[in-house]
Amino acid sequence: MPLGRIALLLTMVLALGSVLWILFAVVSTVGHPEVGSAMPLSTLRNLYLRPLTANSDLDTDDGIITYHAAKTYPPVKLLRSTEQKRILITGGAGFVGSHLVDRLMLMGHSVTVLDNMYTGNRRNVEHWIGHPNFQLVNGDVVDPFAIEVDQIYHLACPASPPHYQKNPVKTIKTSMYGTHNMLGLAKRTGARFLLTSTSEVYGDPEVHPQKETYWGNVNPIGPRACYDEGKRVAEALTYAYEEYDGVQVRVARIFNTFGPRMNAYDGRVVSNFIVQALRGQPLTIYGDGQQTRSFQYVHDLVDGLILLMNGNFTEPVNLGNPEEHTIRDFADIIREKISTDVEIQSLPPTKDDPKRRRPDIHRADEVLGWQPRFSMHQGIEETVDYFRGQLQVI
Ligand SMILES: O=c1ccn([C@@H]2O[C@H](COP(=O)(O)OP(=O)(O)O[C@H]3OC[C@@H](O)[C@H](O)[C@H]3O)[C@@H](O)[C@H]2O)c(=O)[nH]1
Repeated sequence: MPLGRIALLLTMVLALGSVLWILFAVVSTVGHPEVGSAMPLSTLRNLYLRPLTANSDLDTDDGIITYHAAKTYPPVKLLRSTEQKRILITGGAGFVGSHLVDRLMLMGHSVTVLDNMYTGNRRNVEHWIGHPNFQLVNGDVVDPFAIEVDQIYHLACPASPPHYQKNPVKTIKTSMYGTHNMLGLAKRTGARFLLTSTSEVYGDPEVHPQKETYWGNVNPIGPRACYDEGKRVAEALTYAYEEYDGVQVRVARIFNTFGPRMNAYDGRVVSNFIVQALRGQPLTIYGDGQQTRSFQYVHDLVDGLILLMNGNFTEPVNLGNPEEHTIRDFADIIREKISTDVEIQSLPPTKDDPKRRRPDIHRADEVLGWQPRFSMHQGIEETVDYFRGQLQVI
């Protein structure tokens, strides 16, 4: 056989091997040793899959729960004072924020969460409350906030479409004034600032998959504008502070993310379908279900955020899993995972719903050495475990 053919055959076998690896490999560690974020997945699972009764007596018949004050905290790394960073996480009591809190706490840093609990929940960080390295502040990013910090992860903003559309003016103010306040804080303290932007800055994209160089297709007066345009302003503010005030900035554009601690009622498709299927209710599909999304598991996102914060790259970076599915297929995947044959309920489409979305992640790979490790399937299994354990209280 000619050499060219052999080389082609070998390339095909290798490509097939890597596709199969992505589909079937089971991930058991997360993080990256070079930034100190590597740890066993089981360490994190212990934090969110703990039975409700870990620090409490739960009387299910009477619906009464008793919490005990004395608690043992998860062990954290002991860092020298010169290594320990003072880190502010806005929105740290939310879904993504609380996983970032877990990781940075376990890494040994000193973490302050600023959250107004609009969509966040104290329960998400309950296991750290009282720990000497942890502080929870119930406050709103639109108000001035003074603290001495080395790094700011700015996540605060409702992220699910029904939540951010509920009070669009509040959403815009959160992105504009909140980001402005946090950049001001970064300027005064010399802290490095990371903005969590979104794939929604690409709107209903005409370019597929979406690269960071694409400017997007956003309806500036549609129902999603409060979030999309709010985040676009937040990005513009961030780069203005970099250019004119020398603030060190990082921008992550986050694509659809799921995992334990999603709010069961925030209306996003992953939590909706899982909770509906677990309860034996029909899965609600908006429109014909042919719209696509690419879902990343939350631990991969946290890995990417920490790498981005601690790296040198300042332009926006997409963080997402390129595994793309139609929403109709996704409904079948959930039914299969939960072994249920609940029906599909077709509901009217939502206005300006993006028809296709998939991240181009070459930049993240090149500048951070980051790629998602979790298959969507492994992530879904863990998220189903989580919601199963929560059914009693949600
Ligand atoms: O019950 C449902 C919920 C949602 N959907 C559909 O599923 C798709 C995904 O919807 P989601 O609400 O989960 O998420 P969206 O992609 O619309 O928005 C998300 O995008 C990226 C993030 O940055 C944002 O925070 C998040 O809002 C949409 O097409 C939506 O119409 C259903 O078909 N049924």
